[in-house]
Amino acid sequence: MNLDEQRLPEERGPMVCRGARGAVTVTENTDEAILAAAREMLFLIIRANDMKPEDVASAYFTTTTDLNATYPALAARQLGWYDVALLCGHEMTVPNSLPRCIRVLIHWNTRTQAKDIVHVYLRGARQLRPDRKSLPEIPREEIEEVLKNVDLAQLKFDPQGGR
Ligand SMILES: C=C(O[C@@H]1C=C(C(=O)O)C=C[C@H]1O)C(=O)O
Repeated sequence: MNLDEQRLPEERGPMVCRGARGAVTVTENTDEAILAAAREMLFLIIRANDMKPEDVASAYFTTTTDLNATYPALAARQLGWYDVALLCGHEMTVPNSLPRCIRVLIHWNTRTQAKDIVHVYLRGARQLRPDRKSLPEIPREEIEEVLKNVDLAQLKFDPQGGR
């Protein structure tokens, strides 16, 4: 139950579309590294905000231009977002900006107020938004339990098609 669900129905705000952000860094440009980091970032956003897939309208991922081994959007499908509109692109190349960074902007239909949305900045990306680096405690085992059920067959981008 998230913060909003603890409120009485009459105290809850209207359902509107809001943005939830995430960012994470990786140490190497490989599909395994990109997908593992993107899954962890998405899982924490989902868990911290109690986000249901049916309430997610779309998600836009960027990577810095030094990451191109695979599409981070694959990680969202690995977590079950089959019907969510997804898109990937490269982040703008600001001189001296943080390298090897994956970002996401999720468009989420919610009654949660903007100030209560948990944005997730992990690893090296914590330095991007020092004001947002505190996360609710999520047991490591819980993350591992979910990620262990991820279908590894979907780990690779298949240029011939498929999911
Ligand atoms: C600071 C970040 O990096 C960049 C700057 C942003 C900003 O100033 O709000 C947002 C996204 C990125 O283009 C971030 O990802 O939050």
